[in-house]
Amino acid sequence: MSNEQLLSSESESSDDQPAPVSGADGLTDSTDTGEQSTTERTLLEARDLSVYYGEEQALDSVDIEIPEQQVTAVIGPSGCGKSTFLRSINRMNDLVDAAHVDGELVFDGTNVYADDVDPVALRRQIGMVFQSPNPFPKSIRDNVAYGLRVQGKDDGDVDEKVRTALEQAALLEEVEDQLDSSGLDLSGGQQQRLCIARAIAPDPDVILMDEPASALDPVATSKIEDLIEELAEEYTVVIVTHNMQQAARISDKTAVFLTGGELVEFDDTDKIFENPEHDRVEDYITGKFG
Ligand SMILES: Nc1ncnc2c1ncn2[C@@H]1O[C@H](COP(=O)(O)OP(=O)(O)OP(=O)(O)O)[C@@H](O)[C@H]1O
Repeated sequence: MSNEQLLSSESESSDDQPAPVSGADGLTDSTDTGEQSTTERTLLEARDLSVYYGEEQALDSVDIEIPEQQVTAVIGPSGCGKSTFLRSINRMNDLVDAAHVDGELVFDGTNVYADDVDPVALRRQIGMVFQSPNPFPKSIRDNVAYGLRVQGKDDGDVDEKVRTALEQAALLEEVEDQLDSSGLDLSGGQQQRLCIARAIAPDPDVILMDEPASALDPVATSKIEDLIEELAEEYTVVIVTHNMQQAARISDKTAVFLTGGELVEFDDTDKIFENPEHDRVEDYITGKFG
């Protein structure tokens, strides 16, 4: 990935370039805090990030450093700003007229809210999977190929890229013989894995997931959870979940938001669930609040 990719949505004549990879060279200058170790590099950083819908403040001066190639869970009671935070990472809030953002969201050295950043290009680097599976009314193959097409990467080996994405999404084995059937004919869990395949086909750096398993049964949920852990070997995953057991099971880091869009605590998941610093977080984790 390069800064230039964020600045232009049209300059995708990148056939001669390797696929975007995390940890891109040349982007570390502005994020070089001197504290990033070789094992844990910050890929996303919110600096004093506030989001408003009209007069209402949904996120309150959030500071957070999200490490690369790990699963970061975002938890907290309903209405505390979890989805708003997630959507602020790839500027999905731009699509809400009343939304207004203060502060910075730095992605690999670039403030995504800088005037010259193209949100469409940004969303190619930071993909998203939503709560309800939302495949297009197209074939399985075309669903996955869609992301490649939009990015101008639908060259000769689309089929191979489609198969690779389906394999990464742990779906290939189940659909190998029906790639031309409608994505809508799959089960809910399969549809969600299809949406994950669609999100990873263009090879983003980050995958944002907004309660990706909340509409699924326990078996399908378990498959998605296994998949998320595997995806973190290659991608940086940020997942909003209402399910604290799920956060505890699959995430490396956990961010706890509480009422008013305040990020109260962010730490290793084990620490958050076993020995949180803040009483309010403990109350929330133990069910006394929220
Ligand atoms: N499009 C919008 N327009 C106006 N207000 C909004 C919009 N989206 C969210 N809000 C408000 O912003 C606050 C935070 O909402 P958000 O959806 O981010 O919370 P959440 O923690 O994800 O909630 P939930 O767990 O219920 O999904 C809430 O008060 C909500 O009503």
